[in-house]
Amino acid sequence: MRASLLQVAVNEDESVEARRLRVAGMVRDQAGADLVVLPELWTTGAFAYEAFGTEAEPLEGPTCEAMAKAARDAGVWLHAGSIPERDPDGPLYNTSLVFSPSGALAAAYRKIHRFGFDQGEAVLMGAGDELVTVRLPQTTLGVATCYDLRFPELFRGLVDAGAETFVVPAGWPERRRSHWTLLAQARAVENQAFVLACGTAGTHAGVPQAGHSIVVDPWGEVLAQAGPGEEVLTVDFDPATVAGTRERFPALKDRVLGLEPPKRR
Ligand SMILES: NC(=O)CCC(=O)C(=O)O
Repeated sequence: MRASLLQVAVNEDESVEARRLRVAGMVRDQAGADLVVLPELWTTGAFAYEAFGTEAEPLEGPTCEAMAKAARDAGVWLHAGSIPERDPDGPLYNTSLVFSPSGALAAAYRKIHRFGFDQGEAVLMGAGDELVTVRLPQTTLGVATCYDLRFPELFRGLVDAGAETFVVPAGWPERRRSHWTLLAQARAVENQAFVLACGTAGTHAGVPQAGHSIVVDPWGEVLAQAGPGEEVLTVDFDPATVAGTRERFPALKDRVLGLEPPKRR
């Protein structure tokens, strides 16, 4: 299976419209890949809080339309990263979109863990409450977004739902780059799954982005990692490795669920 992670540069000197057009072209250039992955909130930038409201769009909006067409033109599965979604009956959401090679919207995932503590995304957007998996011919994807990477229980939930390959679009800052690599490897090892984590490059809202998108195998080995700038990271991997690893080293079968809290003495 061939995956291409498009580590898009998000800088303020490019308009959202221009970037949308440019990224659609980048997706089209990936014809021949099985899966193409984009980062989190690449239209606005994950830290451009003031743009969330102005650029938010419904699931039938201009980004979805452009990405559906790009997926169809390239004939690829496209995890189109996330957009600020405007729900007509609710708050904004940080919503990831997956398109099939025919351009149909196969899945939408509203980010569950919002970043920012008491500011930014955490106050401007609503929280999703549903895990999402997507069945591809080669593997089952489990989707998560950026800050979700810090919450192992979400990934266990995805494993229980059948996920073998995690796809994690992100807008991860350079300041915490070491956490990014470490967490991607940790989620792969503990769940014996592939991790495809695609971040942004560039600087927006004064926050330099980490880049360094990464693909990790179920043994925790880094199969490929990007540098800091805009880059297409292409990797060939065998999804059957997941079943093989889980069979040969069956740690997931030794899980003990429902542990009691410590008793007070
Ligand atoms: N966009 C995000 O979710 C940023 C997450 C982050 O910076 C971190 O977890 O650290």
